[in-house]
Amino acid sequence: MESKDMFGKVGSLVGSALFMWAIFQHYFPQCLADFIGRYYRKLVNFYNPNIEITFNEFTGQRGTRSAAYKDIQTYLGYNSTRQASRLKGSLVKNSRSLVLGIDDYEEVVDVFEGVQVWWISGKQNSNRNSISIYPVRGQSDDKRYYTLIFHKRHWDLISGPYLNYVLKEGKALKDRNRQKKLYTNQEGEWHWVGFDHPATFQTLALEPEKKKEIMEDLIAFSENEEYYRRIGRAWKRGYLLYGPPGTGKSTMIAAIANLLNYDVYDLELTGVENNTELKMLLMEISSKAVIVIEDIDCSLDLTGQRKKAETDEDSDEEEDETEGKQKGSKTSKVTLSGLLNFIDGLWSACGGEIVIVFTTNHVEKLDRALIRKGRMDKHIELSYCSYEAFKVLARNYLNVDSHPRFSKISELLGEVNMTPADVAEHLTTKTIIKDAGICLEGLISALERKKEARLAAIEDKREKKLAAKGPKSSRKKNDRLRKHLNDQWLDL
Ligand SMILES: Nc1ncnc2c1ncn2[C@@H]1O[C@H](COP(=O)(O)OP(=O)(O)OP(=O)(O)O)[C@@H](O)[C@H]1O
Ligand SMILES: [Mg+2]
Repeated sequence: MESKDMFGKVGSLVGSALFMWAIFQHYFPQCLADFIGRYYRKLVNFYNPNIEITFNEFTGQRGTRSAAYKDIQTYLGYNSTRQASRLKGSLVKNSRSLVLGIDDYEEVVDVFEGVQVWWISGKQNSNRNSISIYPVRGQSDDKRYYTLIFHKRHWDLISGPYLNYVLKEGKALKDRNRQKKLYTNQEGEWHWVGFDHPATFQTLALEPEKKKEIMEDLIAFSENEEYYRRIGRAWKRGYLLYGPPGTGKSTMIAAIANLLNYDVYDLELTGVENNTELKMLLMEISSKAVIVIEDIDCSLDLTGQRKKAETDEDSDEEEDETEGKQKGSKTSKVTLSGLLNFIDGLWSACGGEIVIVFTTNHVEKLDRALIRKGRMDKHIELSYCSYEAFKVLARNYLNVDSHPRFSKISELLGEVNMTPADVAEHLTTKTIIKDAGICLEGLISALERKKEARLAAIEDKREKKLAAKGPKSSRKKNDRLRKHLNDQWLDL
């Protein structure tokens, strides 16, 4: 540690001198402070082996808030609050919790690759007309800044890798703490509410290998901007989730947003007036977003229109839109070609980090063009509850990993189809006493009833089939017998 050597001492002294200077500046009238300050600084710089870099809160003539300042503030807030004796807490916009930061005129030390640096938070009052002996806290003219101090010999390390690290960490910490948003479209505009869905991949009932594969795919996607750039592809990923109702498609979307910390844009196609409005909505989507089109087969009639678009090349957009209106929803004129353009345009119009998800109960109804690879990179089937998926639900709802009734449930789940939504319903404790055994018995009874109903339905179907085939098949049998007897008679 360098704090023990000479440089550390000099650095500390200079740091303290600057700190005292910041306090002095704070309490004295500006003109006097400026005058004394000029000579004081000259003196300090003469003996100073250090370099100082100042990051102001506001930059430019219009005083826009500096992104670097915000990232440094977040970084120091998370990493140095234990060192600082005076902290301030604030509710930052779009943040999920209270954010702690170091207070004005605090000094903290940071170490990067064994090199020690100092950060000092300062404040300058820019209102030169007012002369005040006492500090006026919270005054809007206050200009805050952070000063980074380090020894000259570490210039390359600190001005490059260290500062990049601080800014990157600060941004990442901010993202992690960011309040996610759920956007919905209404009359051509996005409206949002805070998105706080508790679903995660841990709580999602799915076979472990499938879950792992999807999570790895998503993480690889989010971490590989450079790869996408190198191969010349837009930084996006398309997912098609299909399966019966209640198998976890919407739940998985929430888990994806929570895993990647993305906002969710729930696009209601029937609420979009035409293809132009769809394009406008697209332009407003930021990066780090999951765009969701739920029940895409129901949203619009997207099955028959492509043929028309392909054969009738001369037809203009207006014609397409009319067709969309006739075949699709009553209010929307969005067409399949409009939607395809939306998806393809998405990759060029948005900054990147976009996941688009379609869900459907009827994958067979969808136009192949809509879900071809390149548009929908991954097709994921979510199906009836398997035993592995049940175990996740049992852990979520009953907090049990094993139970004597599990083997019976495993056997029954192999015989009957029950959605995770139905299984979850039976595991929801209705009484205050959370008795896993009672819930599992309830589930077993439900599965057995389902099994009996299924067997009865199969039997019923078979009988109906036989009854329908009956006279015909006996006629065939009689014909065969007659032919057989005839053959025997001929042989005789
Ligand atoms: N795989 C699952 N893992 C955990 N919970 C699930 C799962 N599937 C369903 N559930 C539970 O059932 C409820 C309904 O599930 P969800 O809305 O995700 O189904 P869906 O597949 O989107 O259905 P739909 O096709 O009707 O939209 C959820 O609130 C959740 O509690
Ligand atoms: Mg759903």
